[in-house]
Amino acid sequence: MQRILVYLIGPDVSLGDLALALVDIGLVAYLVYRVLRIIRGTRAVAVLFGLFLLGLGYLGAQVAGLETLSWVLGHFLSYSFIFGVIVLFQSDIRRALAELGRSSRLLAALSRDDLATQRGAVDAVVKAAGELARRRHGALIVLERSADLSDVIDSGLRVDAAVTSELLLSIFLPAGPIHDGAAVIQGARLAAAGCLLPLSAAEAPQELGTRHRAALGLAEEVDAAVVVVSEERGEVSVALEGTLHRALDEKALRKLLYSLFVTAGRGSGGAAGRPAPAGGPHPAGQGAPRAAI
Ligand SMILES: Nc1ncnc2c1ncn2[C@@H]1O[C@H](COP(=O)(O)OP(=O)(O)OP(=O)(O)O)[C@@H](O)[C@H]1O
Repeated sequence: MQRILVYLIGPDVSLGDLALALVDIGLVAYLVYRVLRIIRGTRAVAVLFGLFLLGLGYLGAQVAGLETLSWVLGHFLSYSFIFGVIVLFQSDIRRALAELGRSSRLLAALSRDDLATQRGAVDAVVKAAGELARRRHGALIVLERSADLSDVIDSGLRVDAAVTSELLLSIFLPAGPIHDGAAVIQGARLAAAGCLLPLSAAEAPQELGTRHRAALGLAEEVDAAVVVVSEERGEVSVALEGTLHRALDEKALRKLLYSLFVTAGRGSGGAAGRPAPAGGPHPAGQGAPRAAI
């Protein structure tokens, strides 16, 4: 056996070196296997394959002594690696940047100038919710707060238009192609419609179906306000911080949404749209909701 090994690896290499080399190769193979398993079926495979081809081209150019081509490919390879990482982690990067933007005082100050537009968006939501309730057209309208809703937006159809009550009414026309699912508002823009929300697993009154469970589900998971219009009862509710505030009239809805999105942006800043603490006056004030679950 030893003779065969000596024949294969030469007389200068000891068995210890061979064992070390085998462990080394085994570890690298295991690492590659784990990485391939993690990225299997994702966009990363295509990105890695592209990088692999570039690497092959670079090696080929080096071996053939094509200096200019290998210089170009070498530089291209290092930049492609950076762009590859950006493509792979784009949603995480987007989330991190959004978080940074929100926490920046300068941006917060600038965004205060947008209060008038924000108030216009809230007024449009209130008007549309009242009209939808009168018509008994079911609706789900998500208003983004501190949590980034990119994932929810990605599940629907991008709209990116100014929020108007007319636009909301047409989205939730029962015969319309995107009346199912939720419309998502970011600032004063309607970002998307027909979006999927996570369903709440919490116990809820029997008369509440999946529309209300979806509103609660999102409000349980992230910081967002979800306006729900019931098709069956013509009732308007708001899901916020895991609680469903039911049967809001137009005045109560406006007061609640203003406390979250309009007055919260003025001066104090720190309020950041926090609703009144439990036990204190409800943000909906005297027109307070009849029930909350
Ligand atoms: N996960 C979800 N994400 C977004 N929208 C959803 C989701 N699940 C259901 N919906 C919406 O809710 C509608 C079904 O509402 P359903 O009648 O079951 O609920 P409900 O709470 O009883 O509401 P309503 O009082 O309006 O009848 C669907 O057609 C769809 O538009």
